[in-house]
Amino acid sequence: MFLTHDEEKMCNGEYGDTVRKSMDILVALGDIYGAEKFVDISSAQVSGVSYKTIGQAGLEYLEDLASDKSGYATIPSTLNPAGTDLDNWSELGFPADFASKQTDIVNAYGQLGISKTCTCTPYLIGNVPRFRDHISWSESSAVAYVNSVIGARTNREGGPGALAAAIVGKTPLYGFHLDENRASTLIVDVEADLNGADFGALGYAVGQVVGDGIPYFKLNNVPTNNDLKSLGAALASSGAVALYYVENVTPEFDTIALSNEVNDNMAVSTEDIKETRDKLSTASGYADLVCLGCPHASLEEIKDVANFVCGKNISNELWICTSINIKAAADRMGYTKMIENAGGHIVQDTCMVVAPIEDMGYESVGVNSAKAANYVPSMCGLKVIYNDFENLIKFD
Ligand SMILES: C[C@@](O)(CCOP(=O)(O)O)CC(=O)O
Ligand code: SF4
Repeated sequence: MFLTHDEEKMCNGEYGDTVRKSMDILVALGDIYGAEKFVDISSAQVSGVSYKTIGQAGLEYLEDLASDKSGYATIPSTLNPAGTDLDNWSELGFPADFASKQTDIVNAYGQLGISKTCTCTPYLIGNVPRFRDHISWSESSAVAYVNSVIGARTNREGGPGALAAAIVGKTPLYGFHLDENRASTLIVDVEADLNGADFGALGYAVGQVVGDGIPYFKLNNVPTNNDLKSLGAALASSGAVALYYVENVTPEFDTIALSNEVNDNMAVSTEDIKETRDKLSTASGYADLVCLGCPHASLEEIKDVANFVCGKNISNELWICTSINIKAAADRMGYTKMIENAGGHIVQDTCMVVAPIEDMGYESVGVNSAKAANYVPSMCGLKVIYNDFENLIKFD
C-alpha cells in the first residue's frame, strides 16, 4: 500500500502508540483487500459496544487503548447500541453487574473521543454523512442505509477497523469506496404491494439469495425512510448486503447501479412475502416482551406506537428501542408519557439483540423487524414472533 510521509510517521509511532496500533489494523486491512492507498473519511460508526458481545476481553482491550492517552477520534464518531439503557438500567430490570461492565466499556470509548451516543441509526441524529462522502461504519444495517439511501461510501467494517479509522481519520480505499464495485448484481421485481413488516420480509428473502451482492429493487410502492431502514437491515442480516438500490428512489439507481449488465433476476410475489413472514416466527400467540426499534426507532415510528396504545392498558411488556436523542424528542412531544401511561417503555442506547434479555426472565419476544427475528433466537436463545406492531401488543 502506498503511504504518504505523514502516514509513515503514524505507522512508526511518531504520533503515539494508539495511532500506531490503529495504523497496524488499517494497513493490514488494506493489504488483505488490495487497497492502493488511504482515503480521508468524514465519519465513523463503531460497533462492538455491548458487554454481551465483546465481553471482558473487549473491555480490557479498550481500557488499555484508552489508558495510553495518545490517540483520540479525529472525526465525528458514534457508537453502536450498548447492552443496557445507560441511564435507566435499574428501573428496567437490567442486572447490576452487567450494567457496571457496560458503563466501563462506554467510558473507555468516551476517553478515546468517540461520542457516547449508542445507536444503530446515527443517520437520524447528527452523524449524517453527505452524498459520496467516504466513511467507516460497522453496524451492518447502518452500512446498508448510508450506502444506499444517502449514497455515502463505506465497507462493512468490523468494530476494531472502524475504531482505528475514527482515530486516524482515514480508511483503506477498496471495495464499496470505489464506484466500479457499486454496480448491482441482481434485479428484483417485487410484484407484491408492501406494508409495514412486509419490507423486512422482502429484505430477508432477497438477502438469502443475493448473499454479498447488490440487489436492485423494482417496487410498486414508494417506500418511506422507515421502510428502507427495515429493508436494508434485513438484507444485511440474512445476506451480507452493504448496498442496494430502489428504482426511482435511491441515489445513483440510474447511473452506477446499472453500469454493468445484470444477468440475474428474481421475482417476489405476495405469496413469497406471506411465506417469509410466517417462516420468521418460531412461536405463535403473544410474546411476553414486545421489542420494537430494530434498527433504532425514528420519532415517527414512536409516534405511531404512542397513538396506538394511548388510553389502553398493555398486558405484555413493551420496549421501543431508540437513541438518547430520539428519546428526548419523544419526551418533549409527550409520546413517552403516552406509552408509559399504557404500561410500555422507551428504552434508549440498547436493543433486544445486544441486551441480556435472556437473563431478565423473558422467554419469547415479539418483533416487527426481520433482522431481530433472525438474531433473537441465535443471540438470545429465545422464541420470536414476527408481525406488525399492532398485532404484537396485547391489551387487558
Ligand atoms: C447485530 C448487530 O446489529 C448488533 C451487534 O453488534 P455489536 O455488538 O455492536 O458488534 C451488528 C450488526 O448487524 O452489524
Ligand atoms: S440488532 Fe437491530 S436494534 Fe440491535 S443494534 Fe442491530 S440493527 Fe440495531
